[in-house]
Amino acid sequence: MGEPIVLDIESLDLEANGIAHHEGKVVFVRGALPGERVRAVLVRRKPRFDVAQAFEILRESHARVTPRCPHFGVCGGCSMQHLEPRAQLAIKQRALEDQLWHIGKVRPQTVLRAIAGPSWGYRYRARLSVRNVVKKGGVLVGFHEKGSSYVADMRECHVLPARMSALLMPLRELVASLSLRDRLPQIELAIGESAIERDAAPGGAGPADRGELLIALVLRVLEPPTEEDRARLLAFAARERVEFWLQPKGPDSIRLMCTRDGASAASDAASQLGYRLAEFGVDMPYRPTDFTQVNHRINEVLVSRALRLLGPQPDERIADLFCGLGNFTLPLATLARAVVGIEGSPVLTQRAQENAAFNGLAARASFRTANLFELTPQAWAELGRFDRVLIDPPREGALEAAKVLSADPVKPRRIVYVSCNPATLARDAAVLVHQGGFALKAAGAVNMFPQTSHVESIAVFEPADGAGEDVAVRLATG
Ligand SMILES: C[S@@+](CC[C@H](N)C(=O)[O-])C[C@H]1O[C@@H](n2cnc3c(N)ncnc32)[C@H](O)[C@@H]1O
Ligand code: SF4
Repeated sequence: MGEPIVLDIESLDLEANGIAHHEGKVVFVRGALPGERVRAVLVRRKPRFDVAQAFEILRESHARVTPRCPHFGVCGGCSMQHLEPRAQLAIKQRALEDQLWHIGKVRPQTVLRAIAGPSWGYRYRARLSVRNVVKKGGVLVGFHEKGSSYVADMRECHVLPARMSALLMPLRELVASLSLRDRLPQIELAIGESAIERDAAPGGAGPADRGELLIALVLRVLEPPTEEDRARLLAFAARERVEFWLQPKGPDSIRLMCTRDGASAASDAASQLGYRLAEFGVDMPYRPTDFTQVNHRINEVLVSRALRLLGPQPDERIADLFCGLGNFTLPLATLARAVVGIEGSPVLTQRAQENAAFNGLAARASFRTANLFELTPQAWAELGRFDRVLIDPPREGALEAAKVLSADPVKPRRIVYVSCNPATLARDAAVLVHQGGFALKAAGAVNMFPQTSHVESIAVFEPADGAGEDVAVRLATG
């Protein structure tokens, strides 16, 4: 559409589009990075902004790198591979600070050092779509293409662990060989950092084969596999050392079909899927459709950082809101007198309880199932007094919790808020600061999802009139 225009790129949005101005109007420029001068064509005109596609780079950014994945640009899984990882993190950090200011009118007193980890092979959980596309030569297993419902012809994936990436093509062949192939719309991956032996002592030396990644594949099956399908699945499981689970209905209907030795499983307890939080000596068995943080390595750092920022003391009582399967609750229980984890999903509350018992922490960690989007001051008061509160909500944030904490005359000494959406963090921070009398002591980005536009972050609040600001400051500069 239209004549080529030359644009100077000023900044980047979170979808990794360059931002420029042309004839007084904002232009989002696909394929361009800040500091670059590009030749582009306008591809869409809107009243308030235009969208352009860069086709020639006249001056290149020093942060531009060659994308590692051949599917970059087509596959919707990543948007930032052409940008050097440190620059990605800087953009996420700036996005966090911008949102805190523009939405919440708050600024952190200290900006925490960003938490970064491996840029590749980090994604331990993913949902892949399956389509039998005759035109494309058969079965595709992959993420959706960018902005479309088509499945990408994904032959390798560098954000998945290398072993899983190498399994993509064999998996396609396997699915193509099943009579089920047109009634198997999705495969969910859950990859365990270490296999957990349920009889082994938690936090001990661990299973003999610790270190081998355990890949669990959940097949969403619209009808049961035939005997022949089962035989193929078992043979694949034994050869590739993966667990197969079948999911006939919703996520809670999953059942372990076979172990990584290719043996039919009598019960889910035969699964060894789990992850370990070594600093706290905590092992976390889980089922593949349970919520777990996607990036296990960053999760270990995140848990350590969050707990250090929260600073629980041995005589204190702590609340862990949106606790999931106890990812923060159980490490907290190794440090504090009592921890109460609150979570909306009864399946996860039960898992958290089982995991507390498995780790010998049931006396200090208890769990409740509650819808925290409807938290009331009365329900909060009934839980008793908490010295410190950790909050780790889904993308929707924790508005009601922020309101209840703000209205409570007895304030916790510190709140640590882990967020996967800076917009809702900023909204809730505004409540805590402007209504609740808390100060935003510190905030920083966490690169939980390198190469993608997701921003994970962590923020620390304390009563504005309270003492004890040292923890955040020390960590930020340490
Ligand atoms: C970002 S996850 C964090 C889980 C856990 N803290 C962890 O690190 O694994 C958010 C959690 O909030 C739970 N959740 C979602 N909506 C909820 C609600 N309305 N009330 C309570 N919990 C909810 C989800 O089930 C999920 O476990
Ligand atoms: S999600 Fe995987 S396949 Fe898709 S672009 Fe990223 S690395 Fe490539």
